[in-house]
Amino acid sequence: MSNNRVHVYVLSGFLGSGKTTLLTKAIDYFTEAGRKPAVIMNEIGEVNLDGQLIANEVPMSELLGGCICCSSRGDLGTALNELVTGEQPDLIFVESTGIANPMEVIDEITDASLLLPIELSAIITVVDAPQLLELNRTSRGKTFRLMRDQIRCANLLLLNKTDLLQESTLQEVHELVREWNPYAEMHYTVFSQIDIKLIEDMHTGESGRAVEQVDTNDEAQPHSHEHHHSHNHVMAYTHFFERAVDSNAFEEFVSKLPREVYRAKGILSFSDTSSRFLFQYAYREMDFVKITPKGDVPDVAVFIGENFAKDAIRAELLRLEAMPASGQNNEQEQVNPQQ
Ligand SMILES: Nc1nc2c(ncn2[C@@H]2O[C@H](COP(=O)(O)OP(=O)(O)OP(=O)(O)O)[C@@H](O)[C@H]2O)c(=O)[nH]1
Repeated sequence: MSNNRVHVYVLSGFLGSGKTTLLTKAIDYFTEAGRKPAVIMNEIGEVNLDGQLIANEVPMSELLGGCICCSSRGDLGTALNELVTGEQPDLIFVESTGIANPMEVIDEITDASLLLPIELSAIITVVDAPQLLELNRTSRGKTFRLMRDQIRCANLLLLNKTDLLQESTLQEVHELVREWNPYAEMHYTVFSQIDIKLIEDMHTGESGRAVEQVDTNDEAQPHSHEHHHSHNHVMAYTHFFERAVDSNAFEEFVSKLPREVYRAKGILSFSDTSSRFLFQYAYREMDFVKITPKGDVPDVAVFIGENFAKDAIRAELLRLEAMPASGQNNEQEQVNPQQ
């Protein structure tokens, strides 16, 4: 199933860091390779100027006049839905505004992935290296903290505009970024120039795939462009259920999720209820609400967290699926977690 899913890549990074510069290169690469990319552009202003740089034949959706993370929830999901159903792209780039909090964007995309054949494949943050350096040395204010959050979320980092930096200052930027994010693959770039194959290879949320975890702390040095690790910092694991699981066993599983998993959601059928449920889990609280999804929606759950063992989550869910059904229909159709 996952092979048919549209890969979604988030482009994050502060205003003017080089996101659109990267996007145009990525679009050229995928188009030349015979793939069909699509773009969702989010602009704070009412006009999409960056969109002018994208070729006409590339399907594009514009979310203007506000930031994805603070505008009404659901806009990004609607845009994804329209692109996926109307254009059938192979991959979608979501370029968030420079002031977006990536966690909110990640949350919306994973919400949408419950209902659409998409998967969040990578969070790519383009860092304006000279600006970060200056903010670190002067005012460590709001912009500095936002840049830190954008860096923390990434699984691919471009330290861009290094042509404007003294050689001797690279190490200072490197150490700062590594302190916030020891896991992501990191590259020094000028005009966001990287091998786009790196992006193509990043399918962090791939369903059912157990991914090796590597701490790149010791290995990444300035000017080392060649190390290719797996990128398991902020990540999502999507599980498609082949069989309904027992509701009590599932609740118990959720209550024992590792601390590193801080968000989960899903649409589930249980072997002991006839209704389907929307399941939510955040800050160690879980909630189940009866739903009747529109259209043909599979039983699916997404787990989001930092550097957690996807293979352990997968193994446990497969174990629940293999358990014999209790055979007892829960008359009240209630799933009451933590009671
Ligand atoms: N000197 C230098 N300029 C760069 C580099 N990368 C991008 N730029 C320039 O920086 C400006 C902003 O680049 P964009 O790619 O539009 O940045 P962005 O992140 O998309 O900007 P917003 O959409 O405003 O958030 C452009 O004028 C680029 O040509 C770089 O490595 N070095």
